[in-house]
Amino acid sequence: MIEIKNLKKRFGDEEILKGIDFVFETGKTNLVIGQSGSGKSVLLKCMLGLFTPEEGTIEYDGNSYSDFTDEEKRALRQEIGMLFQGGALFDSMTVEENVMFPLRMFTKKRKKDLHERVNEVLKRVNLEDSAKKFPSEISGGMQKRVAIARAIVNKPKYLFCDEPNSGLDPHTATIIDNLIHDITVEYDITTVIITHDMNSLLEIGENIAFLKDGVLAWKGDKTQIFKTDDKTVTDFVYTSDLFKKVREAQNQGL
Ligand SMILES: Nc1ncnc2c1ncn2[C@@H]1O[C@H](COP(=O)(O)OP(=O)(O)OP(=O)(O)O)[C@@H](O)[C@H]1O
Repeated sequence: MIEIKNLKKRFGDEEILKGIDFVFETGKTNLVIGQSGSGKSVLLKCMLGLFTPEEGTIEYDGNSYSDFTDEEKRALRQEIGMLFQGGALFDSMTVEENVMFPLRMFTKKRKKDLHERVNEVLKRVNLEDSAKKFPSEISGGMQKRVAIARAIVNKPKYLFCDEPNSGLDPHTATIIDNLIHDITVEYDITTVIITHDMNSLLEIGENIAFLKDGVLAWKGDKTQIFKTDDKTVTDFVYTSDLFKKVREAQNQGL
């Protein structure tokens, strides 16, 4: 669980995060949504320790980040798996080498154990047959699955995903969403997903934080988001055709 209390972050005179309280739950896909510029990335960077908030706390399973020693911060960093926008794979490395990279960096495992762990995660994302291929030789969806395998290879307690579906067709995006969800449940990870994708909200919106102008404007889950009459939320989500159709169907009792 990651708990954020009264988090404030400013740049110069501009207050970007204006006192956010939220609990990212373990074993769930926690989504952060909101318009461009609402502060989603700044929030994620505060959680990663890349930005220092002026006020408030970020607690990782009850321990406040600001109280951590440098060594504890490094240890925490190893417990966080990152899934970057676009995948961020190394083009010159094979699938297997990409997935092995964080293991080599953070652990002192023997070669045999490294290969065993890499094979295990590649199997989990159904890519065991593509281990020797290069990223350019596989599809966008497969590249995302490699990035997921790399993000979980060190058995993280926390998984941060920045726009995991960007650049994918809706069908592949759904597969990726469900894979992230299933892995979150199986390994009991606290997963935080920044997304613009309304489809993801419908699929895996188990715990949603909606940011507006640096404020937590609404929180709830995918069922509640359809029922709310909160205008800030409806103005945002009903710009999506998909949401309009689902609400129309609900109104017609379908
Ligand atoms: N390093 C920085 N220095 C100054 N201002 C920043 C910095 N990083 C972000 N900002 C500002 O903070 C605000 C929120 O930005 P942020 O990137 O968090 O938005 P976002 O919700 O992630 O948007 P998007 O969906 O477009 O990625 C913006 O006004 C941005 O200009």
